[in-house]
Amino acid sequence: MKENQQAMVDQLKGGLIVSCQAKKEDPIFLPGIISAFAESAIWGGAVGLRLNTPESIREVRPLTKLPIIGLWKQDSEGSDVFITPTMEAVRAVLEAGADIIAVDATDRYAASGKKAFEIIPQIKGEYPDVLILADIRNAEEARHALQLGAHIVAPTLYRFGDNPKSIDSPDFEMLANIVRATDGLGHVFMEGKINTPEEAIQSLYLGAHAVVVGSAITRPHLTTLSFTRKMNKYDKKMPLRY
Ligand SMILES: CC(=O)N[C@H](C=O)[C@@H](O)[C@H](O)[C@H](O)COP(=O)(O)O
Repeated sequence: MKENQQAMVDQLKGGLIVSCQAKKEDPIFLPGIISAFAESAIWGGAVGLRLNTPESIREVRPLTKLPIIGLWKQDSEGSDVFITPTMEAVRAVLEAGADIIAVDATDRYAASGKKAFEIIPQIKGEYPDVLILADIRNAEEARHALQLGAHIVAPTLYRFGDNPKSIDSPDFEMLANIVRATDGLGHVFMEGKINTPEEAIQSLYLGAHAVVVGSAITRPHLTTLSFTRKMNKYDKKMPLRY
């Protein structure tokens, strides 16, 4: 890893990265909401931010020098790959001011007909100085992504694997397996359904370099649901993708 890349990764060590995203259908999808989330995260001591869409990145970039992990979710016909699935999306995210590019690096087909992980060497060819965060589903994909040249992996997509243990709580055994399988190859961030500070600490204990939290902080309807679901004796089922 280059010196400036290492410095940025070091800056994130042991810290909380807040994913500030809102879906169009969310009640809180209002003008300025992403900046408000970002400012709140900064006030609260986050070491970095994870932002979806070039628009959100452009909005938040002037507010902070903290590392921004950028992505662009795009649904495409005939493919389940949706996190920054094309080089056009990568370019737009980086031009908007992201420091780290997050991409789907799973062993699944993108709409282009190529495997999702094939985007890693393409990014390295065009942006040799940019840090690449590979969003993957399991230890095998994590190892492969780092071997291809990604710098960081996160099990962001663990819920989209075969028979996920849970779709609304983190898979710590998977995290431990990823840490073991990638020893010496790169860094592991924990991401996906971290709902409490204790779970964040547990992730660090298991070897995560940093922890990304989204829904528990920035999607109040889901935070509400986490209370009501338990208070209603788990009567409500949570949908897979939200
Ligand atoms: C799977 C997917 O689309 N993940 C997205 C990736 O950017 C976001 O919707 C999540 O909020 C983020 O990964 C943080 O995870 P959680 O919200 O579980 O703390």
